Amino acid sequence: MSQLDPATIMKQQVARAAVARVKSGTVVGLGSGSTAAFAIEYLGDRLKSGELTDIIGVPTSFQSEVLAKQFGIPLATPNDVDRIDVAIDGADEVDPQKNLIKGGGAAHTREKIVDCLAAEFIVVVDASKLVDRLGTTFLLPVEVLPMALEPVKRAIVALGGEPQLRMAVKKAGPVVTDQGNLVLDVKFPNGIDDPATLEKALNNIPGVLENGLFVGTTDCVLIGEIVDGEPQVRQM
Ligand SMILES: O=C(CO)[C@H](O)[C@H](O)COP(=O)(O)O
Repeated sequence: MSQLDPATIMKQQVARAAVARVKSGTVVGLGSGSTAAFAIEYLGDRLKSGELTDIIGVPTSFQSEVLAKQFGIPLATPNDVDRIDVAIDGADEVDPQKNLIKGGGAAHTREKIVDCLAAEFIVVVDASKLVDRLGTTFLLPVEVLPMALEPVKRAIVALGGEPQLRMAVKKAGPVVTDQGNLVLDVKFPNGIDDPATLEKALNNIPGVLENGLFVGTTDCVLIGEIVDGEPQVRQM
């Protein structure tokens, strides 16, 4: 009997299913977060065993870069490659249209660059991430340049949001992103009505670098769940 908790088992199953779709000779976007971390590990395993050859990984964060190096995946930046064939990444919320909230790991800016460049963007989640309406279980992350923090907060309030500065754990002060910026986690009291309009409106505020709404970018969602005590993966 496995010692792992069901959430970890689901993450592993879904990461394995996504990595099974990767083909030799491709450029792979490497997502961030705990589910994507399993995908990076399994991609490294397939490379090491010789089952896959000629893979280049494009990391979406310092976390995924470190993991990819640890698991022997050759790396490049978006500037080094002429295409990304497939990206595998997690999400914090997924709606029925496959729109996402991402940025629980404060990596959404680089994630959006890499995931949007990919010819195929595969999202890997467990069933707890599925929602009818975005913004109902998770606050929307917005990356902000530090010198614009207060004006950006006021502009977000004018859009109906309630921003709070993300604070670090095991470090005094706020979370600082891989780009040296801050993160506002924004509550929309009734959830998000129109993700496409809000995504653009937030990014139009001077001082906002990127927000965690991913609208119309997902090709496929792989969902890990436990059915009758058995871990399963289904596709949306
Ligand atoms: O967007 C992300 C990081 O910025 C992650 O993909 C998202 O937070 C999901 O993480 P996990 O798989 O650990 O639940």
